[in-house]
Amino acid sequence: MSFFTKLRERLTRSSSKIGEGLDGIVADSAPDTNTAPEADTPSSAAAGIPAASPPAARPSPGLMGRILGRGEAKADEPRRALDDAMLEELEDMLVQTDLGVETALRVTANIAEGRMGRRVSSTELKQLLAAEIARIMAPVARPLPLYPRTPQVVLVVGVNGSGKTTTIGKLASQFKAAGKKVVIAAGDTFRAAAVEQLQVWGQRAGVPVMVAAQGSDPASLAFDAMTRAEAEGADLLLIDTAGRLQNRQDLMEELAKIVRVIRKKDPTAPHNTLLVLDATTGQNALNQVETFRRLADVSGLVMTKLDGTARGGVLVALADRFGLPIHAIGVGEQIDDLDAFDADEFARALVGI
Ligand SMILES: Nc1nc2c(ncn2[C@@H]2O[C@H](COP(=O)(O)OP(=O)(O)OP(=O)(O)O)[C@@H](O)[C@H]2O)c(=O)[nH]1
Repeated sequence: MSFFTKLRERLTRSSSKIGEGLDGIVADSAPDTNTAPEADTPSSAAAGIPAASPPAARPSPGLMGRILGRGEAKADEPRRALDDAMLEELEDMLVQTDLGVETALRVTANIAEGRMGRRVSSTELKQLLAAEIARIMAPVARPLPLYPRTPQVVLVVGVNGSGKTTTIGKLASQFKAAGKKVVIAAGDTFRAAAVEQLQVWGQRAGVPVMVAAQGSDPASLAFDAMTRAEAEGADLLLIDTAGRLQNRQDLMEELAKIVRVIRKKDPTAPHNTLLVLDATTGQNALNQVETFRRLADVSGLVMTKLDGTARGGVLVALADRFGLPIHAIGVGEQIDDLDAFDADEFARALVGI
């Protein structure tokens, strides 16, 4: 099964909330159902495609073409004239689906631009929304960069339970399968369960997992792991870290010490600091980014658990607010349930087209 198919199937809690929301908005005041769309269809305008072709013509191929080519509006679909009341409903619905107020306002304004008074169907609204979401997310859709310098040190941060361990396990497996030599350091030395779980992932992937005695200094483990990664000629060193936000000062010092120590070996390390976020936390993910940016030099995001939630829209808010690269998304607990983030696919899956 392709990752897009999986994504579409597993994002249904988010996409049905948005889809039903849009259907409801159009149905709210759609007295006549058989009005044909006006010449400049919203979908073509959304993509910046000139409305040269008649509404029934197939959209041009390519990124936007693929978005707009799906779920084409049927002639007999209910329609509603785009007015202030409708835009307000749209904005409320987007806020409820976790896009956040600022992003919801911007998206709604862009959808409205040049279209006030036009009669639009739910399908057209979905197409417009998907195009807007893809536009916001395209600049941040960047896979984890790989550098020629090895070992590339990837520090993985995030609150407990966000999916750090699982993400490290999945990344390690996937990089190993791609021919990279990987070492994992179980840097959350206080949590025996996290260490054990990493060991299980390491065994599964055939990747060594460096562990230390419970409660010992994570920085010292990171140093040892760096030494081993260098000695073994590893391409990647993935370092798990603690996620105790209850005591931010301690955590900040712990992370800073890990960084200080690995820089003794390589002044350019860590090369990436990945923040892992749990989609089910919704708007709280925005606060977590703010907090972890203060604690560590976050260079990119991974969002997990998009499968179990109707709050997937938060990823759009994150992209819009912070502009940090989104390297990967997780839609389940298996190795292949994590993949690079693709803006176009995500936008279509989120809106359900
Ligand atoms: N459904 C789903 N579950 C996930 C996903 N990613 C992780 N999980 C589950 O979320 C739970 C927490 O994940 P961990 O990887 O242990 O999270 P952590 O951040 O390392 O947390 P601690 O081990 O508590 O520090 C586990 O049961 C994972 O199997 C995902 O994309 N989808």
